[in-house]
Amino acid sequence: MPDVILETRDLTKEFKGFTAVNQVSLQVQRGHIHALIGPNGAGKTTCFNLLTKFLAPSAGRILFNGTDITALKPAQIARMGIIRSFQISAVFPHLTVLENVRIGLQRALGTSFYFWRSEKTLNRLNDRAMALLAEVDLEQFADTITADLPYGRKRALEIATTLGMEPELMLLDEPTQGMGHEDVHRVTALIKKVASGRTILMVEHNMNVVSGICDRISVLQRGAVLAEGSYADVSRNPQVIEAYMGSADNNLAGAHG
Ligand SMILES: Nc1ncnc2c1ncn2[C@@H]1O[C@H](COP(=O)(O)OP(=O)(O)OP(=O)(O)O)[C@@H](O)[C@H]1O
Repeated sequence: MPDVILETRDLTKEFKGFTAVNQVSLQVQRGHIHALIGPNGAGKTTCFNLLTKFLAPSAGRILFNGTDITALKPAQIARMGIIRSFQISAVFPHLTVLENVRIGLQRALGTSFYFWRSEKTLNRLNDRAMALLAEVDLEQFADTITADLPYGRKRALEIATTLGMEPELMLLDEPTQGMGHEDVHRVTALIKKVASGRTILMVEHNMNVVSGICDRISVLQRGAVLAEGSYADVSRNPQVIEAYMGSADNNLAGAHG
């Protein structure tokens, strides 16, 4: 197995003449938690959407374990083990937490309705779903209606559903967005835990999260990679500091406190 699990070569996305992602070449190491950061409008979301195949690149290539996946569709890369964390809108709010994880598993297995309705299959799926809930510390919420879950716990459910698809590479889009301090702490610890034996690439604004758990960080600015390295390295880089100072999103400094 190569050490680099995901690589982009000169990845570029233009929107009607505007270059949102400009010749980005990334290398994500196997086993790492890798963050994509940058001030507002830097191109993080666009880059993420290219990697998850929600957008087609204007130029450049994407390789997963050395295989060119540039032309593949989201479902095809999911089968290869690249799983994007599902937004919570993808779950059924009126079903229980356990039922949602079970449905996620059933989808991943691709089993037919009649097959998974059999009691034996259902019990097996229930056992696996409970194990996944235990992994994200949601066991005590198994019978809770999903709509009633506290916000931070919904992200944990999202991660459990993602784990059910047995990701080799997990892609997380701002996993702590909109959370209070306590939830940020819990979800950060959870990401660290589930990263064991996997690789995680995430877009994240919260520098406390990035500095706490990420092995490597790529900083984007105006669509291009400005700097790359450990948090200690990039947070000291004068160009990175300047990029954040010149932006309304100057929370890079906040992480030092
Ligand atoms: N569909 C689109 N059509 C035209 N321009 C777009 C489109 N999507 C993004 N852009 C532009 O590309 C640039 C990068 O946007 P993107 O959302 O990728 O940045 P970001 O780093 O994720 O920002 P934020 O931190 O604010 O979410 C922005 O100037 C944005 O206006």
